[in-house]
Amino acid sequence: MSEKTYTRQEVSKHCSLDSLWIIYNDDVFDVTNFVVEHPGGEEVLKGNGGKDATQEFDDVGHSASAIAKMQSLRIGRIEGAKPREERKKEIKKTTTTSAPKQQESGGLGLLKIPIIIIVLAVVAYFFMGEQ
Ligand code: HEM
Repeated sequence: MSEKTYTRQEVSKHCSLDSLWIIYNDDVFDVTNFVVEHPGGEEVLKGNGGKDATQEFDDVGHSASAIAKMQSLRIGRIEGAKPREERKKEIKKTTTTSAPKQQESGGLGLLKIPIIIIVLAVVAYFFMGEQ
């Protein structure tokens, strides 16, 4: 299903209480009717009206229910941005590839520790036997 797209310039016109839009991660949200309900107050939404508020929204550390509420206010996305499904996949890809790869550090991982202890014990046994 194709969704509505907007340019950033178009969104920037919706910066008043009559029509207030914000951009978050290339998605466009109409927060006009939400302004009065916003637990964080009107001012912060007005201050970000017509703008990309991705950083500001994340900085607050909004709850999962805030993010869910946000989805109900979504009206489309920024022109040229990849469709949501593709972006989600990319986020997943980058998070998995940036995860620490423990197995690459020699291949033995945590097995190294008991092996070292056994080797040391055998060496100590022979060393003490010679005395
Ligand atoms: C559609 C967009 C937004 C929605 C649905 C939304 C929703 C909410 C909700 C539900 C809360 C209550 C606390 C929580 O559940 O996290 C909250 C708090 C807050 N929001 Fe938003 N918000 C939006 C955009 C923004 C933006 C753009 C800012 C800009 C800075 C902002 C700033 C704040 C602040 C400062 C609080 C108060 C945090 C606190 O008292 O600890 N919000 N928002």
